[in-house]
Amino acid sequence: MASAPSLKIANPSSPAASATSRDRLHLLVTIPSTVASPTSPPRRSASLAVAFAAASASAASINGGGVPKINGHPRINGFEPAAGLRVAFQGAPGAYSEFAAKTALPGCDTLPCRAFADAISAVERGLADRAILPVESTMEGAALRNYDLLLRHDLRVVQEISLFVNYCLLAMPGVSPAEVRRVISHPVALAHCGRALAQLGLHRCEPVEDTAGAVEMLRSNRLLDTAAIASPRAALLYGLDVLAHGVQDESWNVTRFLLLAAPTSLAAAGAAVHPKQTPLKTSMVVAHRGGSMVVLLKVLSAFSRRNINLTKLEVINSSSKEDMAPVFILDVKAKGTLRAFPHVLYVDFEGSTEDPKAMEAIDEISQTAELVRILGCYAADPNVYDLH
Ligand SMILES: O=C(O)C(=O)C[C@]1(C(=O)O)C=C[C@@H](O)C=C1
Repeated sequence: MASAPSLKIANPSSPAASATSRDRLHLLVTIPSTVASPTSPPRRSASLAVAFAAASASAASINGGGVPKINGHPRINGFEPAAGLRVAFQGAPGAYSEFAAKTALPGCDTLPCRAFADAISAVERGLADRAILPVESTMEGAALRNYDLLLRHDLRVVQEISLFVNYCLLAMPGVSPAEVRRVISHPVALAHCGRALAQLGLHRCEPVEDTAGAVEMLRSNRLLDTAAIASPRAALLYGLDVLAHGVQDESWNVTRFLLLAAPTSLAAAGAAVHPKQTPLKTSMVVAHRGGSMVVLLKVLSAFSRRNINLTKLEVINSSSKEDMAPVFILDVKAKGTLRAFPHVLYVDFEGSTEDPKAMEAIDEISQTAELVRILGCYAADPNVYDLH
């Protein structure tokens, strides 16, 4: 049974808040952590910008590319082997997104892309079956850049996966910590390790496109004065030395990824997409033009009166000031028109759009909001997977 959620307002001065020009009020659904894996680090709730459904979460191990196991047991949601499925991700081979894809879809083929938009376009053009996007992290909050992308395109969320992100400081073989003058990595990774790097005396940080791309750059240019922040798997893949493990500023650093598919491919897959016995989760976006708090209360009331649990609730408010960008949403029902909204709510709820109660709640919300779009309905996976 799911525990009753509590609402928290996260610190608006978090890195996530400064990463966007919009005002963000994080109303977060926090589910108290009742089960902690002996291997999982303690949660530091004060700095959490996104709460994960940790009540049933436990750190999971992916054992050397074989059948994924959770603390030694086969995983509960039983990922189907996905040989032949092509998953587009942003970054070079060895990026966290690629590991997330291979964990979610064992045996899949991965397609490296320069940008997240390219990964989405690969699915739209039929070059890939899925795109994987990091959408929120315990340290960063919601990755609005990726939510924005999601909303501008007509792809459906078909799966979620949360990965424990352990950042390592990597260097060319034989390079000692004292020889390192600068650090390169994905801007998110650099932001997640800022304090630790400063403590190591490493103040020169330069962003590159992804963590594995940084490692590739070290390797191909034989950079002897530079270190990269990336995963231990990337170190193995590119043959680099690990100078330090776990350099993230918060010990509990989890990124949630969503896998997206084209609606046409889902129609072809039919009922096989949702095995009947699996608990489902639905992601939706609610857009409106004013009365933010009223709409928020209506959304909460529509779900709570029907006893439907929310696992995510994020409120985005763009003011009318010129430098604050509105949220653009593709209205899939109105011939794919792109519409701009100053106020948006991201909502994830437990259940499916086929549940009568959920349908009623959505109908009720639709009467207040200007646009309600269902982003996808998929198997809920509360586990956190660890690459070790
Ligand atoms: O650069 C990578 O390895 C990625 O997969 C991207 C990404 C991100 O964009 O958030 C994913 C997870 C990590 O938190 C850091 C970076």
